[in-house]
Amino acid sequence: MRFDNIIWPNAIVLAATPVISLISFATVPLQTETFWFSVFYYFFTGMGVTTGYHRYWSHRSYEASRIWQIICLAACTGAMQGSCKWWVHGHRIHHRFTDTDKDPYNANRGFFWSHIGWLIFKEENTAKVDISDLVSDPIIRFQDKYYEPLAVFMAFIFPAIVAGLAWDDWVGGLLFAGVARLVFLHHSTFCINSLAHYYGDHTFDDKRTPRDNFITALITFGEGYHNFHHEFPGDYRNAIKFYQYDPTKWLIWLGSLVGLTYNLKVFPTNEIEKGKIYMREKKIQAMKKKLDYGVALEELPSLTFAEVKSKIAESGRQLLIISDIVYDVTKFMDDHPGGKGFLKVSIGRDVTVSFNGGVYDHANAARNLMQSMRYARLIGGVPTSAKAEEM
Ligand code: HEM
Repeated sequence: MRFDNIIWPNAIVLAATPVISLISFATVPLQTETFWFSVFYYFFTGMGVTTGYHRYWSHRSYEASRIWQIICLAACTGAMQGSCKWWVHGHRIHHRFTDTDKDPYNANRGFFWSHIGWLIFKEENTAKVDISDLVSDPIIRFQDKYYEPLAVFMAFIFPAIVAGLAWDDWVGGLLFAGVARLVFLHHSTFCINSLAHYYGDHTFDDKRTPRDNFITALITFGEGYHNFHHEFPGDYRNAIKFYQYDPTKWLIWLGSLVGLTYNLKVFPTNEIEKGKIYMREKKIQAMKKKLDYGVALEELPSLTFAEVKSKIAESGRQLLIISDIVYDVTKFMDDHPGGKGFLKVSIGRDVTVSFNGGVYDHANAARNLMQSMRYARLIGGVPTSAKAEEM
């Protein structure tokens, strides 16, 4: 282990906060008010990140009033995940270079790296993305400039003040709503970079690692429908159906009802459905590969009608013709559900009409089955006398 490539401030916060939390749970009584406030503050700061840092500033998936932006920024600061400028820069790089060496949280480097390793170990990343929209915003510049003291205040001091003033639990506010809440929140957010790239379905595309998973969505305020998100990052939703668990989407939508958010962007349903169909088709192709569909039409040898006749005479093969394809039914004679007789009289003849309704209009099962009996392609046609219509 090399110590010179460790980002010590991150390492210390990420190691110390769980230890302090464990000691707190073991030694400090958790008051009911403090517990519920911690849960509230967990959601407030967590959803600040998902609605603010992520869906608003990183992807501009909706527009928001200044008051909404300020509340989100305050919440994000309490999540202690770096300044908005830093977070969005990394996130835009992640989307542009997903799964490559330039992706800061590259999931292909393993679960640990994408979850927390990238925060602890220094690594040079020369990838560039445009964040001029953030740099030109005074509130973003302010938060970036004074990030450290603001983060300490919003993450620890503010919850202590609330719990202290409201129900006289200064220590509980600091330790539970501050420190312990932060530990849960950190790992919940980190799961978006790790878990959401490992477990779940490739609903819309399997080119890259992001996946859709309900459990991950539960842990991450709805960000677990991550395959959708990477395909359609400009959509304010991560889960398309209104009832699918995505509280971030619900919050943004609620904000739009009172004018705090507006111009909520959604990707055209037609295009989303195309993604789903693309993946279903891929799955079907994979299933088809496991089945015997016989020799592909273009790989079949060509035979004239006379050659078909001599093959039958010389080799004893039981060949018949349907729609200019020669089928070898030798092994099928005894198993034909329509009886051996019908096949016997069909040998050496074009039975296209009989097969398609002249005698019996075969179901799909027969049409599938006959693919594995393909023998040759007929060239030059069939003499009228060799065509059977009704038997
Ligand atoms: C490669 C050629 C053929 C294959 C693979 C095949 C396969 C089948 C299969 C799987 C069925 C069951 C029902 C269905 O799938 O529709 C069936 C039924 C039948 N087949 Fe064929 N068949 C072939 C050619 C023929 C020909 C050339 C005739 C007549 C000249 C014929 C006459 C019938 C009849 C009458 C039935 C209906 C049996 C009944 O349910 O009463 N088949 N065939």
